[in-house]
Amino acid sequence: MTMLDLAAPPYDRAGIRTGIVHLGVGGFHRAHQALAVDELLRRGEAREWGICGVGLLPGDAAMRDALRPQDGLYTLVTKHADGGLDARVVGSIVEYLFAPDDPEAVLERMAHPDTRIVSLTITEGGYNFDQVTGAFDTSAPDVVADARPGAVPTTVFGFVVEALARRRTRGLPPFTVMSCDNVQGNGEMARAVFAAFAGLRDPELGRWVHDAVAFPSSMVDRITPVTTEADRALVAERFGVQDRWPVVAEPFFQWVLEDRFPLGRPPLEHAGVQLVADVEPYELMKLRLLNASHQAMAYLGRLAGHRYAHEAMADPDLARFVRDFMDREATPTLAPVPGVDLEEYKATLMERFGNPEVRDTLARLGSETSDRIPKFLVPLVRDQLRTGGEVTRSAAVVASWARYAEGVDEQGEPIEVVDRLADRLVPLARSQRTDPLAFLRSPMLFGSLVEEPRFVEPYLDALDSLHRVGARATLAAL
Ligand SMILES: NC(=O)c1ccc[n+]([C@@H]2O[C@H](COP(=O)([O-])OP(=O)(O)OC[C@H]3O[C@@H](n4cnc5c(N)ncnc54)[C@H](O)[C@@H]3O)[C@@H](O)[C@H]2O)c1
Ligand SMILES: O=P(O)(O)OC[C@@H](O)[C@@H](O)[C@H](O)[C@H](O)CO
Repeated sequence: MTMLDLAAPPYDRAGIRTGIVHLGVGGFHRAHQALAVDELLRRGEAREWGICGVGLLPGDAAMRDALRPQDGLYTLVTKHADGGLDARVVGSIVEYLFAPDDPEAVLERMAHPDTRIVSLTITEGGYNFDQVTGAFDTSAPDVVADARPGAVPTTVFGFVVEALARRRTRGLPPFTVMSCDNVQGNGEMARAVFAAFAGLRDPELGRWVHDAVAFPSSMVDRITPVTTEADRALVAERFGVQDRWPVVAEPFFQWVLEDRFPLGRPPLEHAGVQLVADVEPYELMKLRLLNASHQAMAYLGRLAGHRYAHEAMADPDLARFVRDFMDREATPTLAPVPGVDLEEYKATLMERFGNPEVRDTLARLGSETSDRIPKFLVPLVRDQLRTGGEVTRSAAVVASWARYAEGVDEQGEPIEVVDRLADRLVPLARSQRTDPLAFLRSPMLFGSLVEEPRFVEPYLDALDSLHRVGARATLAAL
């Protein structure tokens, strides 16, 4: 095996100013936004747009311990379907702060005049909204604690709003809040939840956050699996780099961003980002064709005995099922997307899902489902029900989640149900052998879907089939 040459970033990192504070530095941010800024830095641009990464949760101590000794540098490996590899050392994260160590440092970094954008990848669950009503959940205990006068923040809401309040008191304009999470209308969602939280502190502050802060929406896309020990070993063997936490990703990169940045932004268009006036058609296309298809393969794939996305896509029945889901249930709900041929887009998606090198796990795709199916799939089902369109496959996907949530596979092996609602969902799923609608009745996930006969019938059929004959036979018949 040849050792490939991996150069450090070819720019002087000294003197790069921090213009972006990013909350939630995980795999995706490091494969996507940090790459775009690195690209600009390599072009000699954006030297006032360095990134200060921030971890808010206790679990982010691991990222602190990985990035700090590496001075924020890390290896990004791109894995091509033919086995080819590209790698680069990314240098755009010039600082990393771990909020539980020093909340004040995080607040002051966000309140600093140089900070003009605060960006987020805090997962869908991070927005703390009710899945059915969409309203901010004001009863969450950490939110209640952060809203108390003088509270030292622990939540994203406490940090962002306190930093905005400090800027306001100091006569500084508010930074732009840029959500890069897979949430439909992520900018408007961010506006709603941050303004709602600010309103708990002070109604006038809530109105100001709502009216004065810019929250551009974005569609972000790059499949970024969880880094494994094998990835660390690969980086050491192929590139001779002992990286505590490299990141791997597929070659595909897309970022469509609403151009609303009152304090300016990096020239992201020079790094392949599409700046547009309205992101919504792109978002809907991506969430309903890509993310909902991930849901379509995750549970059925795992129940059929697969562990990886590419294995699931090599299963002809499952590949056909996913493609039919896209064509017959997702596509009819989409408006034309400027500059995009949906047939080509779907064909590319099937290829991306099948990339055997990326090794994205069905376990990743099947985690935190209560934040995903209600947002990626249920709205699509509602659109199809409204227009008389097909919902058979969507119903089978929801039924496969219900079956998966029983926590035991078809061979009697345990399935780890990773979901913030697992304590409630697993018992409900287990009760469905005698009460088949138990899971679908969860109002916090499905609203009134259980009252829609056109959905309930195929749901019950699929669930019954999964119980009686299993996922493989169910897929073959779908
Ligand atoms: N991985 C991908 O393929 C991908 C692609 C496109 C978009 N995204 C978006 O990025 C998000 C993160 O993905 P990732 O792969 O980086 O995951 P990750 O697990 O590697 O990182 C998630 C980060 O979010 C933080 N976080 C989670 N919940 C939080 C909360 N309640 N408050 C504050 N911080 C919180 C974690 O501490 C961590 O730093 C996804 O949920 C999705 O919305 C991911
Ligand atoms: O990251 P999530 O939770 O929004 O959804 C899981 C995957 O569908 C998602 O991470 C995709 O890989 C990603 O959205 C591709 O751009």
